[in-house]
Amino acid sequence: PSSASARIPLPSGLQFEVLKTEGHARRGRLTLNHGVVETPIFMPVGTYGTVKGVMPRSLEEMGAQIILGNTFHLWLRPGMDVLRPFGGLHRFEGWHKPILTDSGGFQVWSLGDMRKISEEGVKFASPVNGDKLFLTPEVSMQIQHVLNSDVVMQFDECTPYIMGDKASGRLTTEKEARYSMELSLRWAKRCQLEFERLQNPNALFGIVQGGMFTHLRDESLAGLELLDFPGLAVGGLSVGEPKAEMLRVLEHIGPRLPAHKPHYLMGVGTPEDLVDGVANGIDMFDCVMPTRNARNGHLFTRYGDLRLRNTRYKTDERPLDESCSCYTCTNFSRAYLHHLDRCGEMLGPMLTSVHNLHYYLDLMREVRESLDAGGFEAFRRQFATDRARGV
Ligand SMILES: O=c1[nH]cnc2cc3nc(NCc4cccs4)[nH]c3cc12
Ligand SMILES: [Zn+2]
Repeated sequence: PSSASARIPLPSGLQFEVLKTEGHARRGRLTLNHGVVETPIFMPVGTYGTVKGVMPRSLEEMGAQIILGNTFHLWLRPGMDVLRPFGGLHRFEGWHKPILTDSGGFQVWSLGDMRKISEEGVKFASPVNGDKLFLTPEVSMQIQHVLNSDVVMQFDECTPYIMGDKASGRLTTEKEARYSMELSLRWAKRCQLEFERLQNPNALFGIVQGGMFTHLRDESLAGLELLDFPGLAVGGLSVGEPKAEMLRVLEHIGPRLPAHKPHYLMGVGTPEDLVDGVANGIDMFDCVMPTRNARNGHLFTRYGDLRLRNTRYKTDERPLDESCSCYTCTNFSRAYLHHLDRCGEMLGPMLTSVHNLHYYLDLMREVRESLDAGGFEAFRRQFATDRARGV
């Protein structure tokens, strides 16, 4: 019999219900071990057990429902011996709602030539202290078990868009993309066996690979469906490919994902990408953009982006975004934030991160409300018009 029929699935720590649909867009509710998440949702990235410069109380105040942690970084620092006594990441970082952890595969892949990939896993030297480390599907599951994350991501290989370095690089071939996709499928099976051996009570998500080749994406999805994960992610995007390529792959695979399971698009994206993702059946997003751009003075608003460092804001008494109800927009002016940025004051990135995260979370709240009212398409048009207006 196929391996799938021999398995007795454990009750996973996940329930998902689709409340409404409009085209491929879905309004859903995701119940995890640490709480309920209304979808579509944006997940703030908290790589080292902190969303940089933002207190958990502020995350709650702005409506964050689930945040990300990174297995690779937390394995290196502070390490499992520190996290284990806390029962995992929640109590350690003071966030008691759901947490999703990436598996570490992408982060190790980003190390470039410092890593050696084999069938078994990835060997690399710790960028922290030079230790020789070996990350495998089984070790990734063991780490995420200690972290006790509500959503565990399979250990995969993120198929690159460009092979070799950016400058002289060339496009990944179909053969290379196929090998990488099939390796991730073999690793998916190994993750599932280890996840079940550990009797992890949370939910394990598979990750669809296949590069820019839609037939490989279909084969990846078919292979993952045999393993019957409670949720699926789309990987291998937002890795330097042109926007049109990301959309082409997303428009192909998004609507083909199993309707009754949650769909997570990894590492995406701009506000426009999120709205396009929802229109193609995506329920969950994560991206470092709102927090990383905030620290660089690149702010998102309803009417377009704003670069705080520009001298035009030196005496501008208006808030970042007239229509924003966040702590930063309620209490401070563009002139004050420009001043903090110019002085390199630490309150600067703290306040701009609050605004950018609030903007992303509020955008997804408006998306949910438009889906509840059956007006997502109208919302999508108004959103595009507003964003083109200019601040
Ligand atoms: O296939 C993937 N597998 C597991 N994690 C990922 C994370 C990802 N994050 C991005 N893009 C966002 C970026 C963040 C920093 C550089 S690119 N793309 C991603 C793809 C994957
Ligand atoms: Zn604001």
